Amino acid sequence: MTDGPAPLSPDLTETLARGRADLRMGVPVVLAAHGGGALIMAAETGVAGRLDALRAAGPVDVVLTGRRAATLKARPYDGDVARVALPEDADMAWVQALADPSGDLANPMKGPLSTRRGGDASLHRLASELVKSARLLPAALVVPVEDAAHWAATHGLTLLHAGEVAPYLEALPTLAHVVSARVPLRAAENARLHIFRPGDGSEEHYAIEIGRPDRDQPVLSRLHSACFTGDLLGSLKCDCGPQLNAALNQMGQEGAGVLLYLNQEGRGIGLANKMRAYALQDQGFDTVEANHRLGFEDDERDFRLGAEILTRMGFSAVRLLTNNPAKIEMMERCGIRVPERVPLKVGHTHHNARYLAVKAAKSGHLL
Ligand SMILES: Nc1nc2c(ncn2[C@@H]2O[C@H](COP(=O)(O)OP(=O)(O)OP(=O)(O)O)[C@@H](O)[C@H]2O)c(=O)[nH]1
Ligand SMILES: [Zn+2]
Repeated sequence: MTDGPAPLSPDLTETLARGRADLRMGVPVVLAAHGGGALIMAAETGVAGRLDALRAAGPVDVVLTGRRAATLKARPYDGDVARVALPEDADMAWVQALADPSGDLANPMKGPLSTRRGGDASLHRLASELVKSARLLPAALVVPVEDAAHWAATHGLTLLHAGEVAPYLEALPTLAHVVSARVPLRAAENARLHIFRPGDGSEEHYAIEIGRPDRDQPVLSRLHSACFTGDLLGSLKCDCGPQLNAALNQMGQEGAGVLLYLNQEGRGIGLANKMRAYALQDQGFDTVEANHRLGFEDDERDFRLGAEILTRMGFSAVRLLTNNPAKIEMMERCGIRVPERVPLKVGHTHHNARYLAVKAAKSGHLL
């Protein structure tokens, strides 16, 4: 029996990827919900002309995460998000200043900000999640509309159905194994690189397999999160580069291991936002405070990805190279046993001493 031809039109996964790309380009997206919907536009990338068009459509709110609202002393009546009513005279620069904390100290916001209470904030919450999943600052402009499908059709905008999107954002994307090839490394000549591609259009993740580890034994393993500054540039602000090299060297010496290189730069906020966090750190905030001021949680990574790749490669137990107990907990929760933690203490410099101390104090890392 054949499945018949696939429809030419995009499915939910594909429409969502398109929606994320739209938001990154400053194009609004339409959310449809029972009996209505909303136009949304990312605060970071929105442009003035489109703000005027949104205003013409209805009352505009700026949705912020509870973290960002707390920094701005705006009352988050909706718990994890706050709906700020856009003042009549506010322009896109005002909206961007609400989203981006870089100017908080130099130009304190003229407050008080008026936040909405009562009513349904679920579309606002979804808008915030969507822009975050597009790796933008987690703040969005939201305008309620009555006929979502009509808005999308008339203006050629991407239409997403809120009820379908919300659970989808929570779910782990499918992962396709794309290719594997031999790559002799300085640390280990018998290395192979495996590429995994998420079905949601997000960045690929890599596994570096050293030797031919026995699938029946716990494998020496590291879940390394991408750090462009540390891994490639030799930044002294963190310990990532030396950790990457030390992990590969240890695997080379033991003759077997698997290092996952997960493209979750900046603990999942992306390189641009990590650099925003660094700029805040230069203003005196620590690594956790900087994430919060930007509107993010301390750690936005999804370690289910790592567990999934390990499982796909046939591993069920790891000797995990880490100082982060949360990683061990996540692996165990995702069905990967961690019978042993292997400490990884390298790359400490006077530049990163405070950073490492804050990770120990606030994020539970073991020093
Ligand atoms: N948001 C943010 N991310 C950072 C900062 N410094 C390093 N990172 C990122 O943090 C990730 C590394 O995570 P860490 O918390 O240092 O270490 P870990 O991987 O949780 O734990 P270990 O296994 O012990 O190394 C990489 O993705 C880095 O890009 C920072 O100041 N802010
Ligand atoms: Zn780093």
